[in-house]
Amino acid sequence: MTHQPQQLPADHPPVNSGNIAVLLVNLGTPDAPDTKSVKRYLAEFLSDRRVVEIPPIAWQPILRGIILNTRPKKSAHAYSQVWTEDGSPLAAITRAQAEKLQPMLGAPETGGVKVDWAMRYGNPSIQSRIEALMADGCERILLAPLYPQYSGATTATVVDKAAETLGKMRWQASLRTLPPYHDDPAYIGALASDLGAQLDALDFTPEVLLLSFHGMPQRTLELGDPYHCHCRKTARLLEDRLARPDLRILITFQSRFGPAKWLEPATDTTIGLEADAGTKRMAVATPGFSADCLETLEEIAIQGREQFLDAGGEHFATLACLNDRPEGMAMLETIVRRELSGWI
Ligand SMILES: C=CC1=C(C)c2cc3[nH]c(cc4nc(cc5[nH]c(cc1n2)c(C)c5CCC(=O)O)C(CCC(=O)O)=C4C)c(C)c3C=C
Ligand SMILES: [Fe+2]
Ligand SMILES: [Fe+2]
Repeated sequence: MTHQPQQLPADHPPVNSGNIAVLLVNLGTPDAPDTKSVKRYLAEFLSDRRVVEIPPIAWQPILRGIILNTRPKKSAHAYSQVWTEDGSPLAAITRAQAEKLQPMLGAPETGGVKVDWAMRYGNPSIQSRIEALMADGCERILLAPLYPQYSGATTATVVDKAAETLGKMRWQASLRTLPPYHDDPAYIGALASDLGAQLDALDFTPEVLLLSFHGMPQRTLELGDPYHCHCRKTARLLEDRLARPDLRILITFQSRFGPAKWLEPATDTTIGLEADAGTKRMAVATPGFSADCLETLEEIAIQGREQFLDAGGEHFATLACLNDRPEGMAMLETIVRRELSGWI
């Protein structure tokens, strides 16, 4: 799919809506970094049939009998290492993105679009925010799953949840959904300039840059999920735009879960192989995550670093996600305005 730049000009007046809302949605996170909260969150997340595609009759006993009795304690420890005074980084950054996007789209009181945020699992839930927006008079909602690369386990399940909420209503709001933006020039451009600036600010020159995307079971690719292809296309376009011929750029997949075969090459395996082959200076970017979270701040920045340095590496840097920094916000404004232009 090609994208024509169609965004409204930067000096466009606040969109005259009154009744339009944008709901930013990301994956979700526990309410607190303790075993009980993580257990509640993982029970909801891992019971989603879009996420674990094993029939419930076979999966639920494994989930309830084994996983929810072991993983929450380990994961709670990992969360406690990245928790901030504003709570989970993923929720805090998604909230900041919504708060910064609001004035960019105009104040709702003066006819601008209302911006809100939700989490697919945990709080604030999609249902609670859709209900609140509608109670506030919003009749049209642009649902924006903040996943650049589409997958059934992320983008589709956000849309399912919103549809489930509307499914209980007699008088529904109208819904649009933000398409995946893995190859959008606004996204690739924002990443290239932001990552380029982060690379230039390092106190060492990396030999290799890993573009580490969240993994998925290999079977989802075979069943037709475009996620793997979207990640590869992002990586190819980003490599072109970064234009750093002296930097070796590799695509990898992180966060393997369970015994099934996942997309390869795995990030941790690649870190080990690179160190064994004598690479001393490595940087890792995570372009598939719109916000820093457990998977970037703990798995890469803590575990990945330790693995690389223990195996003989000398310099390791984790580059930040776009988060709520100016490049990321300008990108979000562009892709959201383009969708809103169908309504205004
Ligand atoms: C960015 C896209 C993501 C895809 C694709 C994805 C697939 C996927 N994830 C799991 C299992 C877990 N993921 C966990 C955390 C997590 N996953 C994503 C994003 C994607 N997941 C994010 C942003 C986060 C971080 C959440 C946070 O609170 O910071 C976890 C929980 C943590 C843990 O216990 O390790 C699990 C479990 C599967 C099975 C899957 C694909 C089918
Ligand atoms: Fe995940
Ligand atoms: Fe992880």
